[in-house]
Amino acid sequence: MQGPSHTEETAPVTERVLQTGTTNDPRPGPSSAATLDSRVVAADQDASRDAAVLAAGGIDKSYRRNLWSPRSRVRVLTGAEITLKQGEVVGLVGENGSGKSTLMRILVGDLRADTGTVTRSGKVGYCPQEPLVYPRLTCDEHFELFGRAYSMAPEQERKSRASIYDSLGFERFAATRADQLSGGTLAKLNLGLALLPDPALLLLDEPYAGFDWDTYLKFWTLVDERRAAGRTVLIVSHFVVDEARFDRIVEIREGRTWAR
Ligand SMILES: Nc1ncnc2c1ncn2[C@@H]1O[C@H](COP(=O)(O)OP(=O)(O)OP(=O)(O)O)[C@@H](O)[C@H]1O
Repeated sequence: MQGPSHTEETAPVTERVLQTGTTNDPRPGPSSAATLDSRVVAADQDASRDAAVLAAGGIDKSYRRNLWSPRSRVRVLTGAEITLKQGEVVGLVGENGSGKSTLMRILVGDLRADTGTVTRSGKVGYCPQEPLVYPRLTCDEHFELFGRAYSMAPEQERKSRASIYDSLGFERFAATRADQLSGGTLAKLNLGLALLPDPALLLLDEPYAGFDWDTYLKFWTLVDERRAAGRTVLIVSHFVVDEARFDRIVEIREGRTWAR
């Protein structure tokens, strides 16, 4: 299996027409063919003027309403923008269907926007809302595969994997195939794969659906550790109780992003 061409780790990448596949994430899914095949079209080596890990602006996205009337479209995002700085933990909130997953997929490069720009620097880890895994591979095999896609040295991958098993408490499932995992353990694997390369930016789309209380608390300890280490985390959340845990909150409403 071949991952997409790897985004330069330190040089910022600006995508004018957004393309997929900048995370080296080899997981399968509805968009996996695009993820594996596509490339970043335009890189702006001069973009690191501030400490933003990610900057997106003027993002418009509409979907076709149905197959029969291609001109009829639902406008989901109209001029959305977001900037994420080093060491921030930011919540992305909004009503069901407001466009949180759509924006996150655009930010990570998994979905093409109609217009707008996204500039990222450093490695990005992405945890999609629906766990995207290979049913017949074990947890260990997933980590090995993703480690290669992230160009990690085997020793570095094993160390990171051990730490993820330990933090989220699922080492006993290391040799279990993904199609035999419980929903909660699958969610841990999904999150663990995003964490594996210790990315500068972690984009998490409702990562703790299915976590038990203990794992939910471990998750927030892990996020706090990432903040302390200067890593950036963007989390789609529906829980009011989470609000105090974020440094700031961005809300999507009527297709636009609002500070809250
Ligand atoms: N592939 C698609 N084709 C057509 N419409 C889509 C597609 N994906 C999403 N939508 C529509 O776009 C809108 C935004 O969806 P999105 O999943 O981004 O919202 P969300 O805020 O993440 O929702 P939720 O809180 O329920 O997870 C919804 O009306 C949804 O039905």
